[in-house]
Amino acid sequence: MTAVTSDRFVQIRRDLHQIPEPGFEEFKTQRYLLDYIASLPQTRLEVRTWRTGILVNVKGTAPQRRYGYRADMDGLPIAEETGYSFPSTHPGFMHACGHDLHMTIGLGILTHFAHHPIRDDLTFIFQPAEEGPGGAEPMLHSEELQDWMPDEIFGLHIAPEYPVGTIATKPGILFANTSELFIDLKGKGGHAAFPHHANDMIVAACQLVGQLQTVISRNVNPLDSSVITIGKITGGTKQNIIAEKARLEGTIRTLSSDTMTLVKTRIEALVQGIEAGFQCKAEIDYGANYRQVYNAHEVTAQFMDWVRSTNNVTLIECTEAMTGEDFGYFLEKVPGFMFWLGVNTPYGLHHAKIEPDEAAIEVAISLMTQYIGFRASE
Ligand SMILES: CC(=O)N[C@@H](CCC[C@H](N)C(=O)O)C(=O)O
Repeated sequence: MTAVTSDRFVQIRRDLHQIPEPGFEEFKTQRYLLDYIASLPQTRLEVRTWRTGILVNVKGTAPQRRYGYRADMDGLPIAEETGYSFPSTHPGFMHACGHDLHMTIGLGILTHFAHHPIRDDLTFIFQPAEEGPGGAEPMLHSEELQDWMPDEIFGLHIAPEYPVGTIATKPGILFANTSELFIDLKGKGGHAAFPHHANDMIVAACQLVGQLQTVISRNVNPLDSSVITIGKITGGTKQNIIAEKARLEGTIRTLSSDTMTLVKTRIEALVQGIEAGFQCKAEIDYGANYRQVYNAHEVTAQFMDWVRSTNNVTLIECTEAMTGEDFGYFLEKVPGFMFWLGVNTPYGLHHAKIEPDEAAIEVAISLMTQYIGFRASE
């Protein structure tokens, strides 16, 4: 890629960074991507939209197979604290999980194949709502995708901890099963000075948060990694009013569906205990569930061998992580893989100060155009 081309994709990433939108509300993002795609040579392209997502078919010259590339589109409800000269223009929202880079890389690979026809067909999938409530599963079943369903599919996720020029992956499980977790507690409000006339849901919520941590430490086999994180607590109205209601919002991560069932059973038992102990009502909602990201053994091993042999990037065979990704739904239906792309930044995913190194964009575009080109001419 020339410096001019590279500058162009850095600019695209910056443009996308400025317009982060929540899941299924990626209207400006979709418009931006559609306008860019319309600027490419159209001879071999067909474009469809699905809700706020986009599908692009790149027609091969003599197709034998179809390869898929997927990028996610949504931002997160985080108030940006980077030092960027191109910060989010949507207050309280930020691309803090790298989806601005993911989309840019997808456009970069698409640009290459719009200009350089190859034998096989390609499907580019720009997917909304990865952070929730989950766009992959409904998109996978959408009418729009059926006749462009790939035989193999690829995707990546930025990794703050790895240097630029490094990727990491493994055959088999890469990311965990996830389930969102919402617990609503309803007791009896009252005057702060008369707690004996009320059922205080702030105290109940605090007890429950502590008890939930015992599910992982006391019920799950210590050798079987799992996580419960409560990321948000709301409740009460004023410092001298006992809270009638409280709400916990969190996520569960496990490496097997059996452990997910165990964790949910234990959460339900603890919540029943809180109901009895605090004479309150509780409701649990599991929100969106994502399948584990499971990299197909043969395809992934072949990709890893290919990366090692090209010597352009450093490949690390990593362990699984407790992150979630609804790309797992694609990989459940279509063999393929996801890999981590090193972007070398001290702040982690979902952090308000994350500043991925933009040099990784060119690394990924170059790697995946070469790999798809190689696969489509085998
Ligand atoms: C890569 C990444 O950070 N993905 C998210 C996926 C969220 C799934 C769902 N909304 C949940 O919170 O369980 C992650 O938090 O791992």
